[in-house]
Amino acid sequence: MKFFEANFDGLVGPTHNYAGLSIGNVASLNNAKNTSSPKQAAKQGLQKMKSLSELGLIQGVLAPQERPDVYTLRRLGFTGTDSDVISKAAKQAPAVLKAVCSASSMWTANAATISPSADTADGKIHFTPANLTNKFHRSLEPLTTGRILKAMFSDEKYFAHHQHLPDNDHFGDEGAANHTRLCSDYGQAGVELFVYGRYAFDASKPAPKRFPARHTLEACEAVARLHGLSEHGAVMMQQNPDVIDQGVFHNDVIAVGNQNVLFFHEQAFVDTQAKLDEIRRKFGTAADLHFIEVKSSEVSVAEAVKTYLFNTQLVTLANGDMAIIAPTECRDSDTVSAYLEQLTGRGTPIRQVHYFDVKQSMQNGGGPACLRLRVAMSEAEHQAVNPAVLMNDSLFVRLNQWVDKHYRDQICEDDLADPQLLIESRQALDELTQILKLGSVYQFQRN
Ligand SMILES: NCCC[C@H](NC(=O)CCC(=O)O)C(=O)O
Repeated sequence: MKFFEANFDGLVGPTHNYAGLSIGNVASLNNAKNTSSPKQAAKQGLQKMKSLSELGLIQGVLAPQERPDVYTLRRLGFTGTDSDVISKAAKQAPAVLKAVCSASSMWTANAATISPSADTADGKIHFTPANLTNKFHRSLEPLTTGRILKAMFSDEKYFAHHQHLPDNDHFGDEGAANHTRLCSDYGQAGVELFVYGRYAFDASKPAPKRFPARHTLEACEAVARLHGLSEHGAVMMQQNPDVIDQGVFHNDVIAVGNQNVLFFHEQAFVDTQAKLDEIRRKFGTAADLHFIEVKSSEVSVAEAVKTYLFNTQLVTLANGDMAIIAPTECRDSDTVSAYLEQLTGRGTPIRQVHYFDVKQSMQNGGGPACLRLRVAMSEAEHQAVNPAVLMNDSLFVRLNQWVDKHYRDQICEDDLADPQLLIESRQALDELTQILKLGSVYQFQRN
């Protein structure tokens, strides 16, 4: 049977804005208060999806969330009509209003962790939405994420859905941004790398000092248990606390893997050599394993954070070659573009580089890899996916028209207090659930 990897990209929501919400994420803080363009952001994302499907990859769309989140504002004591709730929050707690307006669900690498059927004990694809506890604005995502994933992957014969982990920093879980799967072929059992930033129950272990470690070892272990992975099918790796302190808030800012290739910076992990040995041992000899380690002398951590060299997608094309899907920021850096140029000629499976403009997302710290959620699947599993979420020419045209109809050209901080933004957002999402045939996944559709 044929197996492949599908990518599900987050469709940027109508409230996309720069609010400086993510301490530890350099771009988010640097662009706080800048004016955003939701329309341009959504179109940049759609263009990337369309281009990847034209490269022969299976590409899907993951719907955004309802923002502003008035239900959370009500939980926090704001009362009256929806419009009253937003106006009161704007006056009394503007920072909270900004947080409940974030379109952060666009970064679907943080939506969930997914283990393909070849790795799990029951032979199903397992999904666990990430609780994203470390950032208030992101902690509002997992319930709706779970509903959307169930509406896309509904067939219980193939798909198993778990509840997100307990909502507490001890089990801080940032999903697939800290998870990579290596395998010789997508249909073969692989080795899943779970990367954590700290130990929740052992303060004597290394941890960053300046910026938060969002993801814990205990969360990684829980997800591996829930998904029924075997001992030899998983490797737990600690992220180097020093690089977290330099702005590497997720592992996908400093490492990316696909099939038999792990592309990473020499400073990415703690105990690198021992961990690479463990991966090699668990991977076995079914295929050559390529560890492509980038030295600090080749590309510094600061340059990697600035250009998102590692927040690239590493995808396998129909002819077996791998391509790097990079943001244009990599092309604009002499060091990084020269590195990538020589990399494609080095005899590793990586043979091509494709650059994409996803600047609207990059300015909030989200590159091409942040925007996608990977699901390795068989042809039969693919047939069981809700077909309305799969990208093709007509969905591309339809979604661009939908964006043109509903999205604003610009949003600045003051616009978030406008109650009309909620009305526009709900109209857009109501229509989107019909286009993507998701049913009533949003709270406003369920009241
Ligand atoms: N994987 C990339 C995630 C980027 C995301 N940025 C944000 O939420 C920024 C939002 C803002 O500042 O408006 C984060 O840090 O979790």
